[in-house]
Amino acid sequence: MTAPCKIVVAGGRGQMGQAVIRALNADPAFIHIGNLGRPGSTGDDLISLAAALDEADVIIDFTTSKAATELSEACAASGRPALVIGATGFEPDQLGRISEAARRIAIVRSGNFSLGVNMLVGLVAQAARIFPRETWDIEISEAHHRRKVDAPSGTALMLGEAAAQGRGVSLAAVERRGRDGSFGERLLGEIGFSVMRGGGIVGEHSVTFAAAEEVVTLSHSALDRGMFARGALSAARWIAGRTSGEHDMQDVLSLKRS
Ligand SMILES: NC(=O)C1=CN([C@@H]2O[C@H](COP(=O)(O)OP(=O)(O)OC[C@H]3O[C@@H](n4cnc5c(N)ncnc54)[C@H](OP(=O)(O)O)[C@@H]3O)[C@@H](O)[C@H]2O)C=CC1
Ligand SMILES: O=C(O)C1=N[C@H](C(=O)O)C[C@H](O)C1
Repeated sequence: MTAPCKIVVAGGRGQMGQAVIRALNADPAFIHIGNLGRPGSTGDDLISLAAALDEADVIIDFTTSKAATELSEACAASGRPALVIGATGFEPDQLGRISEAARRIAIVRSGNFSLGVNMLVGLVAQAARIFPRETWDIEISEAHHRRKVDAPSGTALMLGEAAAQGRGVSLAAVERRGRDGSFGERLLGEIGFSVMRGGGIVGEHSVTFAAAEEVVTLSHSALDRGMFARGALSAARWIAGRTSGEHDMQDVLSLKRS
């Protein structure tokens, strides 16, 4: 029998951190050895950063883009452990710092750990490849709970990347985030994002392909954070023991097309 995987949860007191702790306590393949909190926070659940770097097999992060980026650099500086990043809202320079860290440690980062969304990514790329850009517009919408701080969501951006990839363009070149006032006609080929926040919505995403005479919508609804948590644990099991490299859930789930 293999030894249980030792997990530290960064952001363990948050909504997702709590879901991860419930999921790993229910699975004998894992042991929860403590949480990392904000600098200065105290409590019996917390472990020091030095102890986490030394003792964990994998740190699972559901904090913020800033904290996750800094954690990746701390792990890289110590040469261990592997890191699973679920936080979202990264700026391009933060993503560059995480890629740099992944030269020294193994990282899985995904804006969404659900099987459904990661399967949807492939369908969106396929649809974007098939529907001609000249006649089909692509719009992505997302809705989340009132406490979410970043927009568009990490998932919406994953879906946007998939649509752009299907069309053979860079998302940065065609994205349109938010519309307000007299913004003019829709540009040919743009990929639009719209965002709603309210109540306790766990996560709703849809990608609409709209032509003059027909509309196709691909959508996903998250009903419970438990499935994100179990997805993060499967990423932890997959990455444990690997020494370097940057990966996503498509790698973990073997969904990448060659
Ligand atoms: N990839 C995925 O599948 C999913 C990703 N997410 C993402 O996960 C992140 C967290 O979401 P959620 O759990 O709802 O948010 P919460 O606000 O509930 O939790 C965030 C936690 O991070 C802690 N935190 C903040 N700053 C630091 C820091 N510098 N060091 C250590 N801990 C810190 C907070 O501490 P304190 O308690 O002191 O405030 C809090 O416990 C978001 O970016 C969200 O988008 C969410 C769901 C699924
Ligand atoms: O903040 C959340 O709650 C969620 N965040 C992720 C995102 O930004 O896409 C995943 C999920 O939609 C829930």
